[in-house]
Amino acid sequence: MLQIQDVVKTFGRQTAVDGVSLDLEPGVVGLIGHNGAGKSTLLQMLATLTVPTRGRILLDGQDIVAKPEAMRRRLGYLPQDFGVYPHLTAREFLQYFAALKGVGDKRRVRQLLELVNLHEHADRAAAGFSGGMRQRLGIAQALLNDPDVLIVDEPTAGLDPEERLRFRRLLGDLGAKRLVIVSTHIVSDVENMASRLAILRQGRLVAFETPEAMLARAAGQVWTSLLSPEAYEALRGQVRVLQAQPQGGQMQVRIAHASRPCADAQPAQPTLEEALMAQRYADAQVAA
Ligand SMILES: Nc1ncnc2c1ncn2[C@@H]1O[C@H](COP(=O)(O)OP(=O)(O)OP(=O)(O)O)[C@@H](O)[C@H]1O
Repeated sequence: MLQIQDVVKTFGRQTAVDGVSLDLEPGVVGLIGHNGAGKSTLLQMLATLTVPTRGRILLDGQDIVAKPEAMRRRLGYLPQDFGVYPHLTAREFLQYFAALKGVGDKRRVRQLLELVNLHEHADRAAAGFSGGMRQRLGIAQALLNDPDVLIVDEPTAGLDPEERLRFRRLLGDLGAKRLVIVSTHIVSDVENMASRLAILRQGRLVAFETPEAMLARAAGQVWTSLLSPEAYEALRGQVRVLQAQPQGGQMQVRIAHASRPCADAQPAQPTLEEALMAQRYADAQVAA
């Protein structure tokens, strides 16, 4: 469906995206990376808001750099800095964007308000909305044209845990029949909904795989142990400590290491977040 072929984006001497290639099919793709990894720049190129310095982006075989309208009419985009108009109600806001986007079907606004669970607040001004409500209004706006490609940039920033959960569920549902690309630096945001994870580091794609494959690769690299404070101090400089919790005068730790880090360490089932950290640690060891 969407092919990204050796895409590079530079700003002066800064390379924001460095030769990324990805072949994306419908479903939810999690684009994961630290701040500055190049996520927003890549998404903006997919959304035809900026052009690659090099490389090609094809949607069903059509070059969207040469023909941005091929993407634009099939795209829904929720940018990182999405803002609502505070004086408009949720309904007015969607009606306004429906008019701008040429969406004539009057029922669409009502359907979307229901889909994102804002129908009971439809006639309230957005100024009083919580962060989660604003984001759901943003998704409704992005869905007005029933897009095949939905791009959402860091959608859960600033949301409370319950709103986060609700928002994730909504995105997961939306991925059932379209390509949804969600960028985040929080792995748990996409853990249970993404069928593929694309990991960006300093503009480069370092992995593109299923969460299961990522977990399988980390098997045997995460360990747990209960250490005395002295043993903990001695060990912490030599291994990657993922978690340390004081417990009755001792330290309960989780550690990433390619082999058993100390005599009584037990292998642990890694979380996805830990799998990523273990991988980063292993890569750094190889590079050193
Ligand atoms: N318009 C620009 N001009 C110059 N440098 C830029 C521009 N846009 C992005 N960059 C740089 O490109 C790199 C990637 O930025 P980008 O915003 O794509 O990362 P990100 O992974 O989305 O991070 P964040 O989550 O903080 O937005 C950063 O070093 C950033 O400073």
